Amino acid sequence: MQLIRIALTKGRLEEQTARLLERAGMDLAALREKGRRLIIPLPGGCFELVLAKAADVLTYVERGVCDVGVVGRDTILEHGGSFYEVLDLRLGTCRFAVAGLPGTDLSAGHEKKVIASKYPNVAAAHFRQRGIDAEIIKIEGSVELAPLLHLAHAIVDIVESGRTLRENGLAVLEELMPVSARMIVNTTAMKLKKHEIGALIDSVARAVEEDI
Ligand SMILES: Nc1ncnc2c1ncn2[C@@H]1O[C@H](COP(=O)(O)OP(=O)(O)OP(=O)(O)O)[C@@H](O)[C@H]1O
Ligand SMILES: O=P(O)(O)OC[C@H]1O[C@H](OP(=O)(O)OP(=O)(O)O)[C@H](O)[C@@H]1O
Repeated sequence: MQLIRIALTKGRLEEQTARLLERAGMDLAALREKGRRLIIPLPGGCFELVLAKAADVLTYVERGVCDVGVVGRDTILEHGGSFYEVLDLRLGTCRFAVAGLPGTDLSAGHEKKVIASKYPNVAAAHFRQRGIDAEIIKIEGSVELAPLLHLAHAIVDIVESGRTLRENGLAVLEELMPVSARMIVNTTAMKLKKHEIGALIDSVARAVEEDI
């Protein structure tokens, strides 16, 4: 058996991913007792978990230092990269939307529209496709502040319950696309560790299906 190193996105996706991997048959007691450790070998010597920030999961998998990764489709769309996207894990589900003050019409008027987003590439691609001239401002978080402080006409962000928008007096202006966590695989590892990675994909796919 060859070791499979799996990069998990820390934070919001971590617990849901852990529960899915447990249903797929992994013993994750070591993850639950990790403290501040970032590399967690699992018993049996088949798997090692690596805890990373979302965009870094893409980097580690693309470069082959991790074989497999779990990351949101939002991060994949924003950063791109060369790897196989093999499974929709159907967790961390939310959607990309354009949001702003209710009634904002981004196609009205001739002035350049200012759009704030944690996802500047996704935002730029959307407005380019809509034929709307937009200046994109990269914001690191709490992007809902941008229209409230009149920095931007609107934002592009992920919306789950809609609570953050609602409680800040904002509304969805346009729905873009659904987002959920994906399993990604390094292209070389997919060949060199075909048997082990194939078995992992099958067991996780079954756990996803059983949960529906
Ligand atoms: N409100 C949400 N509902 C569902 N999934 C979400 C939500 N916010 C984020 N996600 C998913 O979880 C992933 C990780 O989000 P998380 O907030 O933990 O990290 P982040 O966006 O990098 O922020 P931070 O800088 O605080 O770590 C996102 O890339 C997305 O796929
Ligand atoms: O529709 P809701 O259920 O309210 O969720 C959406 C919010 O969650 C995310 O923010 P996050 O909590 O990750 O904080 P951040 O803005 O600092 O990234 C996202 O950027 C929205 O602000």
